[in-house]
Amino acid sequence: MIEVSEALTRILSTIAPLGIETVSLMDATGRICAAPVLARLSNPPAAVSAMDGYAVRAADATTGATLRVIGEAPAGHPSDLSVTDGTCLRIFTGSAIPAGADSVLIQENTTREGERITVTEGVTAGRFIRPQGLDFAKGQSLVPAGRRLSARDIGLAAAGNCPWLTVRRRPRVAILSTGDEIVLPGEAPPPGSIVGSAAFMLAALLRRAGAEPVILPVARDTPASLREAASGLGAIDLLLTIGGASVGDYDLVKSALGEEGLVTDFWKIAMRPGKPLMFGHLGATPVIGLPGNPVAAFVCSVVFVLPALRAMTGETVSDDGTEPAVLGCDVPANDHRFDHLRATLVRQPDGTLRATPFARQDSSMMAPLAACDALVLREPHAAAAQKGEVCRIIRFATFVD
Ligand SMILES: Nc1nc2c(c(=O)[nH]1)N[C@H]1C(S)=C(S)[C@@H](COP(=O)(O)OP(=O)(O)OC[C@H]3O[C@@H](n4cnc5c(N)ncnc54)[C@H](O)[C@@H]3O)O[C@H]1N2
Ligand code: MOO
Repeated sequence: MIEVSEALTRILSTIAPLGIETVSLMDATGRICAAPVLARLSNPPAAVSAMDGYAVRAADATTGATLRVIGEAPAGHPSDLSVTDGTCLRIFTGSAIPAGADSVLIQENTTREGERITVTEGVTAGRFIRPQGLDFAKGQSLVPAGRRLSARDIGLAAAGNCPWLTVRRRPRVAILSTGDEIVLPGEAPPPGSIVGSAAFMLAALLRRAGAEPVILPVARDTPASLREAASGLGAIDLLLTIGGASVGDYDLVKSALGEEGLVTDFWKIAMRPGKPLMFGHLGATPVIGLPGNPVAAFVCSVVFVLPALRAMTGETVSDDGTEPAVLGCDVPANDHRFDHLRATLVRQPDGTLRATPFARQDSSMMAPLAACDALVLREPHAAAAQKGEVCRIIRFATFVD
């Protein structure tokens, strides 16, 4: 049995980045940027007004002064006229600043009679002008390679006049549920059967992570059925199997796939849930054999599959995805398996998060998995910890990007 950290290192050490492709801005959300997005123009391309009012020379536009309006320049219609002593040009938010002007006098600080305005409150030089390149300069790197493209990144690329973005190909992940007892959601379950929930949960998780999941037909607990599933895989980047990973007489995934050429790198890790995790290769394709208990399959996917996808897409992340919290109840000493306790989170008045693990942590239980907000991480051989002590968590969050 190997440690979780070693298992992750061994998985990641075998994974190479996928190829690149070009997508339009409309298709870029959530994709991983594969080359820096370089601004094709400066923003703003030329100096513009930040307000509705008059383009003036600050030295002229003192309180009580009167200026002649020589014309107007709505946004999108720059004027050829120059502002000279004693004159001004009517402009609007987004209008190009005309030659000669050095500031914008907002219309609220004027009174107007015909083609003349009187300044009711003077202006300082540069006021309300957005200089050329205020936001970014032509050629500047707007989005670095490795970044998951957020709505804001896509807006920035659009502002930089970049309609096409170079991104990493989406990882294609085949998901193979195994087991004679498995039926599909919606089927009439015969006696002894169980609904195969894990594949749908993992497909959703993977899709959110930017992969292209493919749910394969369920394989039966026979070598022939498992071998048939493994032999017709097509072009995929990762195979996930669910179930049949443990030591029972019908846990045949490793041996049956072995007949198809699976080379096992490791089997069994010091982790709860997730002990029977298996990793190997079928030809060049990495295979992660997930335990059948659906909570174990999910937790192993968070801990191993998501990092593997990041290695394929080159996605960079700023930290390890864990954060501190305080325990909402006592927890007992841990054994040799790295534990991942499903827990609810409450924000306390002092700003810290209080994580309270569910009393029952059975890895078959989908309801607490869906209800939990975080996994409380318990290192192998961690001592008993009391309510109020600091712990580390992986938080399941809804992000706004
Ligand atoms: N003697 C031992 N027995 C078990 C051990 C052990 O070390 N010694 N390990 C236990 C642990 S830990 C786990 S986890 C399970 C995992 O076993 P398998 O990977 O072989 O999984 P199965 O036996 O096929 O299924 C386990 C459980 O999960 C249900 N299942 C299977 N597939 C799905 C699915 N797609 N969706 C929802 N539920 C699924 C299946 O019906 C079983 O109830 O082994 C322990 N046993
Ligand atoms: O992975 Mo098993 O669920 O550790 O119980």
